[in-house]
Amino acid sequence: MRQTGSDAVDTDDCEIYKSEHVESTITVRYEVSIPRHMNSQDTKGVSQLPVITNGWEGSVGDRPIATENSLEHSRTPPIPMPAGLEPLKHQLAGHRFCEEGNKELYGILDCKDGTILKPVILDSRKGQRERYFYALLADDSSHSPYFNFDVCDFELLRQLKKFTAVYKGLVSLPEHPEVVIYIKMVDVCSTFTRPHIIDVKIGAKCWEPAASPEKIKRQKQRCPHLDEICFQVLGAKYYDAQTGEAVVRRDLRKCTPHDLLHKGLHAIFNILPPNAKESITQFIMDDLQEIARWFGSQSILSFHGSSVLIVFEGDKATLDSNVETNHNRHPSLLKVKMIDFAHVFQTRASDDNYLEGLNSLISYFQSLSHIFRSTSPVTDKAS
Ligand SMILES: O=P(O)(O)O[C@@H]1[C@@H](OP(=O)(O)O)[C@H](OP(=O)(O)O)[C@H](O)[C@H](OP(=O)(O)O)[C@H]1OP(=O)(O)O
Ligand SMILES: Nc1ncnc2c1ncn2[C@@H]1O[C@H](COP(=O)(O)OP(=O)(O)O)[C@@H](O)[C@H]1O
Repeated sequence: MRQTGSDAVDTDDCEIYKSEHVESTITVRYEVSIPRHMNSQDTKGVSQLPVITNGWEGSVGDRPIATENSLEHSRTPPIPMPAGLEPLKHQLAGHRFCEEGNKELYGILDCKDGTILKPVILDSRKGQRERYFYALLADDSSHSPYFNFDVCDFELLRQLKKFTAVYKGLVSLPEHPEVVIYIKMVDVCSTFTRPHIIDVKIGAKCWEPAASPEKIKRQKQRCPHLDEICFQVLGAKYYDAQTGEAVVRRDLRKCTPHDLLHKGLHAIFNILPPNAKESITQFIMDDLQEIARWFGSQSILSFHGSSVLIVFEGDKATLDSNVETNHNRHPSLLKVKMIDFAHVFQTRASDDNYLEGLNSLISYFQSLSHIFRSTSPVTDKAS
């Protein structure tokens, strides 16, 4: 066991792996840990999908505010896309398919059947934790290079599972190099007619205990008000109320607390019809509070750099028929799911960092709900 600052990092089963990460023109050298027994042959339990090459729709790019159409470009894909699969168009954060220096990076694939594939790179630690985390929740392995739980913790893990996207196993694509396998999971957005999507990374400390000083610096630069806000909106995609065009925003990470609430979140939720605004924000708070209750009850896992994906319906007809005046909740209206478990650690302490971030997010929704209540048409008429 190694101590880094106040956090314990279990490296008993790991060896240090040196890697180079090229970011724009700067090459950053850092060390990462990979399990000693893990190598490119580690494809146990991996199923294969048939593959042929087909067109690539392009990555979503890094422009802060853009419409969906303007984000697509005709860059040649660095690796072929298997038949029927394509890069996930609504991927808001994380790595996309591209080349960085002489390295190929892998993004998330859309299987077009309500499931997606998230890459795991077998000869690095990228994705390994997440792979074993999903296996843990699926009850495939409570003992793995990263997690080792006793039966007394199973109930907490079972409760956690319902907050995450349904895991469908591991998949390899014969057309992609052997070192890449994919975690197959349900696409949280697939059941929506017109999904509005927000990816919120939770916690003021969004890097893992062993993160390099360079990585911590990069993270802090990307979100200058993280210490005050304790969460960051990595991306949002919503449909403009006037034009109907999809808008993708990646500028919200940089906002001050005031602008995040009054310009960022308000702009996103203000596109909803008046009767839906309050209901949807209340339902989101209910779900976040349920997750917070779980965090309040557990001291077995800590989550670094993990997100909640908030997806709510933007289709007017679906909203009209499902938002009832008595504020009953219909399952087709919204989903709040935890995603991105690349840096989840087994621990013996409560995850105060995550809980603080989640509570802060809830308080932003409370403020938003208050704004909507005080500016609702009834109040306007009265004033
Ligand atoms: O911090 P970086 O540059 O190393 O890259 C981040 C990735 O870290 P890693 O490659 O594991 O070291 C990081 O990957 P993990 O979640 O750590 O697997 C994310 O992809 C992150 O994107 P975002 O903050 O979710 O939009 C990535 O940030 P972006 O480069 O996409 O902003
Ligand atoms: N289960 C899911 N359903 C729908 N979209 C998802 C799901 N998981 C991830 N995404 C999309 O992919 C993006 C990146 O996912 P994430 O797991 O955070 O990857 P990374 O580890 O590369 O940051 C999210 O912002 C979201 O848009």
